[in-house]
Amino acid sequence: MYGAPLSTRARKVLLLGSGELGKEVVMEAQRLGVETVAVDRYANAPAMQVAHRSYVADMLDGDAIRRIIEEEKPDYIVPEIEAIATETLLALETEGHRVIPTARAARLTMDREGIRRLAAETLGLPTAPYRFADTLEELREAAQALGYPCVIKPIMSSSGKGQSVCKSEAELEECWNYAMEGGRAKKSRIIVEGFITFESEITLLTVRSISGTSYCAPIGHVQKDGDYIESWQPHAMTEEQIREAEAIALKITNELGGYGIYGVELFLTNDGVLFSEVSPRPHDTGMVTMATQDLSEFALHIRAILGFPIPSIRLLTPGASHTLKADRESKAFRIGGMEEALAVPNSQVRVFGKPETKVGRRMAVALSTAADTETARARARAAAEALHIKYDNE
Ligand SMILES: Nc1ncnc2c1ncn2[C@@H]1O[C@H](COP(=O)(O)OP(=O)(O)OP(=O)(O)O)[C@@H](O)[C@H]1O
Ligand SMILES: NCC(=O)N[C@@H]1O[C@H](COP(=O)([O-])[O-])[C@@H](O)[C@H]1O
Ligand SMILES: [Mg+2]
Repeated sequence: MYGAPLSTRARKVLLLGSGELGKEVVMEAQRLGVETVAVDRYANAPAMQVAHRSYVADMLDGDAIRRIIEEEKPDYIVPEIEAIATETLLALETEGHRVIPTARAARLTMDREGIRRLAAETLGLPTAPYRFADTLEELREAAQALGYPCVIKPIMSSSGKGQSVCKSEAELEECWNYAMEGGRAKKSRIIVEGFITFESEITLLTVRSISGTSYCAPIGHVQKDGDYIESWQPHAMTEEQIREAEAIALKITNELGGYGIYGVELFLTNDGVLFSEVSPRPHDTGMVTMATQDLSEFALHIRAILGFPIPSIRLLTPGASHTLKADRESKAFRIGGMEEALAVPNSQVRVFGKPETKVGRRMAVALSTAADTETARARARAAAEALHIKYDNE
């Protein structure tokens, strides 16, 4: 039971991170009459444009985050990005605040080392072979041990930032420098992983709610430079693969606990299913569920957070998503081609409303449905390719 938003009886959700995923979470909360507050590092972030109120703060500044939370006193603190002052979240949780799904889940998934060691070393889940390194010299040793090619990632980064595939010793220094520039926090540690030749990779959206654990149909995706380009649902898998995937997802999400949606990233290989990483929040590749499911990953997240039941999740149709990315930095741009994109059958577009472009920044996504995923993928690609970014002075 709760009152109207903006009243003393309101139920209030505060998002830490306000990108395209948070924007949809806010809109789903609004649909249930919940008050929303959006926080991020810059003004006019996508979720801020639809929330009741917003704050701009350095997300790694624990004091700044604490000040906002103490002022707002939200019922739920909902991390939307990885790089947050998670020590502060742990402290706030101890003081009685609710962090979604849990402060520990946010803490462990904030850096690749925490979650990888938990998954591989504590839970014994199969993963790519890996090492950690703090210096170029340690990277050299790690690469030697793992062999080439290997994948190098800052321990704190997402959407492929600072990530590269190193093919030989000659490229090591360049990869190291790239990782140093791409990491979100002032930490130089990196993870080096053996390169996995997978048949395909999937996200298994797994929701923990008062109704128990439920899974969405698997989402297949293609990534370029560590960032997602397209996704589709359902991804064809054998029963054995589904069993393995769900078993991994259950193990890791049971360990992390709480209520909310998780995006469990898995590689499907000839030698079975490997765990890659997990987001304790909606997943970018899961945007496809806005077109395919009765309850999108964002609606599921909000339902779970509020403690409401999720008796079933229905896949209504096969579908696909395809991203539109910027190729330069600009504050003066327009997005065109909507007429052509929306002329593609069974297609929709979400424009995130980010105020600035950057090289590789995701600005919009096309969503399409069809009787089969191949047709849906072709439609989503056609719709996304019809979109274009026009920069001033071009
Ligand atoms: N060891 C590996 N072998 C082969 N490919 C890999 C490996 N690790 C990562 N990749 C590829 O790079 C992609 C991004 O990697 P990862 O998910 O670890 O980075 P990320 O920055 O956290 O991305 P996101 O935030 O979008 O989930 C993977 O989805 C996969 O396509
Ligand atoms: N893979 C994680 C992911 O997709 N996260 C989404 O991207 C936003 C940051 O975008 P930006 O870097 O363009 O500001 C985040 O706020 C979240 O919505
Ligand atoms: Mg990933």
